[in-house]
Amino acid sequence: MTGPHPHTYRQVEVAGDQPYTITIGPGLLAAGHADNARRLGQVLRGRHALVVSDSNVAPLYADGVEALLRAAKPQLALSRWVMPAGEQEKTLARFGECLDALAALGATRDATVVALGGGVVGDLAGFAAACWMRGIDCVQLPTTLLAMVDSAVGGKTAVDLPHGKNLVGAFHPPRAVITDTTVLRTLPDRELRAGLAEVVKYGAIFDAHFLGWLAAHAEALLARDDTALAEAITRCCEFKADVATRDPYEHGHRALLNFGHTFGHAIEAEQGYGAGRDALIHGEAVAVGMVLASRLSTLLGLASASDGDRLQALLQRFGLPTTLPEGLEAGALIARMRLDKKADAHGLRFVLLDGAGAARVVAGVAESSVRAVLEAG
Ligand SMILES: NC(=O)c1ccc[n+]([C@@H]2O[C@H](COP(=O)([O-])OP(=O)(O)OC[C@H]3O[C@@H](n4cnc5c(N)ncnc54)[C@H](O)[C@@H]3O)[C@@H](O)[C@H]2O)c1
Ligand SMILES: O=C(O)C(=O)C[C@@H](O)[C@H](O)[C@H](O)COP(=O)(O)O
Ligand SMILES: [Zn+2]
Repeated sequence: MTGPHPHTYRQVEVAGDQPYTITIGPGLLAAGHADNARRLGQVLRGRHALVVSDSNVAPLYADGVEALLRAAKPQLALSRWVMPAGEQEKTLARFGECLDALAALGATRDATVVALGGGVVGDLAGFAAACWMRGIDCVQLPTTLLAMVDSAVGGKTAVDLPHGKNLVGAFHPPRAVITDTTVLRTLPDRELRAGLAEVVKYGAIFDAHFLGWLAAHAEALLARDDTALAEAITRCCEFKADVATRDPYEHGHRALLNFGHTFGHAIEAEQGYGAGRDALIHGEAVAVGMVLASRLSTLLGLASASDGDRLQALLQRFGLPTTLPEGLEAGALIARMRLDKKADAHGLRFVLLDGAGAARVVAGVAESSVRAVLEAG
């Protein structure tokens, strides 16, 4: 019973009031490994744990995770709550069911929610942990690339409303993030590409050099080369850890992580969160949103059109959509944007590009400019 070799995993620290560690490597959730059980056991405080997962992930990985939890703490009262997979399920109703599962378990204030899944599971389970008895621990075990590079880190938790994305939520940092890169082998291709959109986002807003690295490693990433994926995940966690440490509650700098999301969230809500056959998933909507935001940047005299062209080309190389889907109306999207969490009394605020690797928040953007960009495509 040995764990992965110590040099095969990496760690990223998130500092601040509630510090935690992100551990990244192959095989970290493999059952029967004493080190894996010990690592999980170290972050469980109480006697109760609820594993929250979805209908695709639970059959693949929940037994293994529960075996590790039992090995770590034989007396643990453990139960599992499995939600149907998909963005359409990130609702207040499912959130209520998750709280019912905590009640049925008899979870006390030192209990732990173990979120095993993608961003939908992580956001909903994290929000349940934030609210149960006003806050219990949540350990994030991300299983999509998107969750590994973004949603499992930083403590934003939420559910959607029909009115808009993530409108009900809380900031609640995880107690730990354990990222087993081996689970990416079962991730559908479309989901891998969606995760790459958020990876590109970090380069677009923070680091032109990283954009170059992504272009150079595009084939390797799409082929799921372990080394390239581990490098990309670690780099993205470093970017996010830095921002979340400095601005955990999004009073300023953290808003840059919302690049592409004002457009993207409006698209997702308008399409009913995946209800339609051609609906975009989150990473895809963000890819389209980033291109539209780069066009808006150019219209407002910031980044050059060629910066936007290069960003679009990189996203296309990753097989991502970069133009507005058919059938969406500019006025309806703009109405959605008025409920964006960055909007304020002065109107819409957008994350815009100054150029490759440099972004800023721009307040009071005229709706006529947004309309012009939407109508151009
Ligand atoms: N909290 C944050 O900071 C943050 C950041 C980015 C995105 N998000 C949120 O994350 C959500 C999107 O997350 P996502 O892209 O992970 O989607 P998701 O959670 O819906 O997962 C995508 C699909 O892949 C399946 N799946 C997950 N892991 C798998 C695996 N290893 N093998 C096989 N199938 C697997 C899931 O069952 C699902 O069908 C959105 O709701 C978005 O708003 C939150
Ligand atoms: O962590 C953040 O901050 C982000 O904005 C990351 C985004 O990728 C993520 O989709 C987030 O959930 C969006 O936040 P919201 O505040 O616009 O709901
Ligand atoms: Zn996102």
